[in-house]
Parts: sequence; C-alpha cells; structure tokens
Amino acid sequence: MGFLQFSIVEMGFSYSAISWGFGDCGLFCVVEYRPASAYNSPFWTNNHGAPVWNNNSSLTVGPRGPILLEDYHLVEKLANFDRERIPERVVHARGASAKGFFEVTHDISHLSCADFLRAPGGNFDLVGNNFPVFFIRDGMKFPDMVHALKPNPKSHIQENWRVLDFFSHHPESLHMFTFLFDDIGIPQDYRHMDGSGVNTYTLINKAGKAHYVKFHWRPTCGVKSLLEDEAIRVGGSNHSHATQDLYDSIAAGNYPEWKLFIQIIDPDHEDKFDFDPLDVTKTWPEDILPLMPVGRMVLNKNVDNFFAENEQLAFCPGVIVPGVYYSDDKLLQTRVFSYSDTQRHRLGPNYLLLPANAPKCAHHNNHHEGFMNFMHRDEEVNYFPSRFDPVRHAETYPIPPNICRGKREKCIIEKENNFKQPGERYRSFTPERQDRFIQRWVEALSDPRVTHEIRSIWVSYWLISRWVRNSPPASTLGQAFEAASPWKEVLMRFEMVKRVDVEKDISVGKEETLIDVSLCVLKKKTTVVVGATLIRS
Ligand code: HEM
Repeated sequence: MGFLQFSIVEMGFSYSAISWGFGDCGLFCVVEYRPASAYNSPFWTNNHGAPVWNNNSSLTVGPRGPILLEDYHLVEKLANFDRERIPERVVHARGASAKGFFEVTHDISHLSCADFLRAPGGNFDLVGNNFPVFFIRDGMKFPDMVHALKPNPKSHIQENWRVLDFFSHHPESLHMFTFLFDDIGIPQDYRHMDGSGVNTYTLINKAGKAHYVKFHWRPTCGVKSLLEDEAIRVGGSNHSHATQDLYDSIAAGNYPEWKLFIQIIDPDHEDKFDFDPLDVTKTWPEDILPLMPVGRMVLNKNVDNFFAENEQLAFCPGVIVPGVYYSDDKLLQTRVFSYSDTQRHRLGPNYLLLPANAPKCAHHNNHHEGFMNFMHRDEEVNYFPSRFDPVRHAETYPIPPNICRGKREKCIIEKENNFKQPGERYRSFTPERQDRFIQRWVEALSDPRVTHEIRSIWVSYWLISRWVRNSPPASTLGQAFEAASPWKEVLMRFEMVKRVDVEKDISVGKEETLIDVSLCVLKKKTTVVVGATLIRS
C-alpha cells in the first residue's frame, strides 16, 4: 500500500446556488443575443455570428490543397481549441461540482449577525477538507509541503521518500497522518465524507461579541471509506468513480445532504486549553466543546457545464460576510491572500465577474477594468468620493474587538503539543484498525529511498504519540516496550533494532532500543519536554 493511494478529498462549499445566466451583461450586443445556448441559431456560425456553410472541409486551392489562410473559420476554430485549457489549480486540480441550497435550522443570531444565517443572500465561501485538521500550522510552509506531495520535479513521479522526508521535519503533521493513514484515508466518494472548515474563524454578533468557531459538515448518509483492496478495484475500474457517483445520485433525485454544526470557544477563555485554539493541527474535543447544529446543505442540481462551473469556479477563504471574520490562525491568514491571488492568475483579474463566481447580491465598486471586463456600467464617475455620485460607504459592522499588540517576530506557537491528540486518536482505534494503520506506515517507510534516519524519526514520533497522555504513565521502560510491541515489529522489519543511532552516553540493551530511538530524536527537537517525560517515566 503506497502513499499514492491515499487522497485528501476536498470540496468547496458555497452557501449560494451558483446557477444564473449572463444577467445584464449586454455590452455591445442587443440583449436577445446573449452568449447562452438558449439563443443558439439553428445554423452554424463563426464566433462573430456570420454563417458557416461548411464545417467539414478546409478551404483549399483545388481538392488537394494547400490550405488558404483566408479560411477564417478554420483559423478561428483551431485558435480557440489551442487555447481551451487554462492553468490548472496549483493544488486540488481535480474535483467535481454540484449546486444546491443551504438552509438554517437553528437560530445562532446570538453568535453571529450574518444575514445568510437568517435569509438567503450574500456570498460566503467555506473552503474545507474532508479531515478536520491540517499538516502544517504556518502558511510559510505550504509551498514546500505541496512541492513535497506533488511529483518529483525530475522524474515527475509522486514519491513517498520526498513526502516522508519533508514531514519528518514537521511533527505537527502527525495528527493529520492519523486521518490520512487511517481506514478513513480514502473516502468512498464525495457523498460519504465529512467536511470541515478546518481553520478557526470568528463569529461576531450585533453587539460585537466575538467567538472562535469551527465549522463541521456531517453527511446524512454517513461516512464510508475504501480499504486498500477496494480502492484498487474501484479506482482501477473507473478513476472518475467519485465524480460519477455524485453526478448519478443527483440526476436520480437522490440528493446528498450535509448537516452543518459548529463548535465555539469564547476568546476570553482561550488559554484554558492544552492546545492553542488557533492551531490548525488540533481538533476541539467534542465532549468539552459540543457540536451545535446550525443548518443543512442539499445538493440538488448538477452543473450544466463543467468548464464554466468547475474549472472557472473560484472559492476563497477570504470571501466572508459581516458576522463572520477570520481569526489570527496563521494558516488561515495566508490562505486569505493565496486563493484570490492564484485566481487572478488562473482566471484573470475579473474572475469574480464570471457567472459562477459573481456576487449574488447588489454590489458596486470601480475595480472592473482589465482583461475580460464583463461589467456593464454607464456612469461617468469612476472614482470615489465624488459630489456627482451618491454612492457612500456601507454601514459599519462589527469586527473582532481584541487589541493586537506585540513585537515583530518569526516563531512557532507556544503550545505545540504535537503528540497528544495523534496518540489519543491512535489509541481510540480497535486493535485491527491500529494494525492496518501501522501496516500502512510499514509500507510507506519501506520506500528504498527513505533513509535510516528518516525511518528512525517516524518510528520515534509514533512511539511518543502512542504514549503521551495528559499525565504520562508511570510505567517502567520495560512496560513501555511491552506496550509498544507493534512498533517492535515495525522496527524489526527495517532491521532497525540492530542499527539504531543511539547517542554515546546512553548505553542500552536491545529491550530499551525503541525508547532510545525516541530520545535521539527528541534531543534535537523543541518537543523534548514531552518525550523526555516519557523517557523518564
Ligand atoms: C496556507 C495554507 C494553504 C494555502 C496557501 C492554500 C492555497 C490554495 C490554493 C492556491 C488553491 C488553488 C485555488 C484556485 O486555483 O482556485 C487552493 C485550493 C483549495 N484549497 Fe487550499 N491552501 C491552503 C490550505 C488549505 C486548507 C487548510 C484547506 C482545507 C481547509 C484547503 C482547501 C482547499 C480547497 C477545497 C481548494 C479547492 C478550491 C477551489 O477549487 O475553488 N486548503 N488552496
């Protein structure tokens, strides 16, 4: 089982239905001839509407050619075809789209003054993943992370050694790996997976009171995943199986539905947890911070055109409405910049005028010039403010009231706590599930280019995770070794028991080797404290 068979599935959730025509984009033509299939002529034309009397043969000198450059239709047809593809998304290049509606089922106006939580309207993008946590907690690392996950720039093959090398420097990724290498690592399809906003956002009510919030989607048809053999069979027989499942279900009237839940934390109490609520590698324990129901989303319409409504679609975590705000989550803050930036490059500066992306509410500014301006405006004033134009600032709305203060620095957060939650999750698995998890690691670490050092680091990470609890167990080294016996197998398999790099001042017998691998790594890391407690216990 290789890493390639694990996938992070993503879906952009938008609260608004995205189906609408070209509305009032009349521009230079009369409105009946809008570019939509509803206005098709019964005969073939070129792009400017002139009739095409032969769409089968090129215009040639005599029956065998050469072809004349004056065959305008041929040249236009090839030129359009030559430009049919736009840059793919730099991440998540492949996916599916569907349309639907969001409906509020529980009033949370005491938490947020967002209009869409009371009535339809506005654009709010919740751009999430199927797992509730993420690999890294600072966007500075995102381009490197994506490079490591993507194909080798030389061979153009996705290779485990690169992935495991990169993440061996990032123990904060352990929690994400307890999802990715778990049985739920490969969702059965889009309908049977959870969704998570992942990042911490802020809800603000009319009075200006802020709460941190995490968003969660739960599918009403339950979560289903594919184990290795099934994944090979299903993916091998139809590599578009998830897209097909979504499309066919909607076409058959079997509309997928997700319930929306939130968890909230009052920022006044954010210090009372052993994790940082703005740390995207952590889940918020549901027993302390219960899921609160908010609404439901139903996907009840397939897209009419994949290019227009998937390839040109541009979701962005920066797209929020009054009543919802970002948090200081360092990953979210970088996301807020990155999506719109890539979309300007991928789709052009006026990407938000495209039908699939355009605001669903009245809007007004002067930002529309540039490539592919579809905006019809006939005002003579395109600056602000002006005594000739009555447009004013919008009403103010509440934003987070906290005072930001501190010196400039580049650093990691204080409460890293990288090992506790992965360990808890691992221990919550049944023994069979734990075995499958370990087996996936054995396979991944078996990549011949994964070095002994990298293997040692990973094994030690998992050893620590396995053991770190609120209060470290008062076990002896011997007991620890016993309990860690599955890892013994892992180590034996790599013949690491004979070859561990134990530091000179630690003399160990074979029995203690597992623990010492951890110690070697821990001594080089800021996370020493956690592990050292383990070692001493
Ligand atoms: C700092 C971290 C991250 C950065 C810089 C980043 C950046 C990007 C970029 C540039 C795209 C391509 C967007 C496009 O071309 O339209 C993208 C797509 C996407 N990302 Fe992220 N991402 C980050 C983390 C995340 C996280 C944590 C999640 C899940 C919560 C996520 C979910 C998605 C999804 C669902 C898409 C597809 C959006 C679409 O197709 O419209 N990303 N990301």
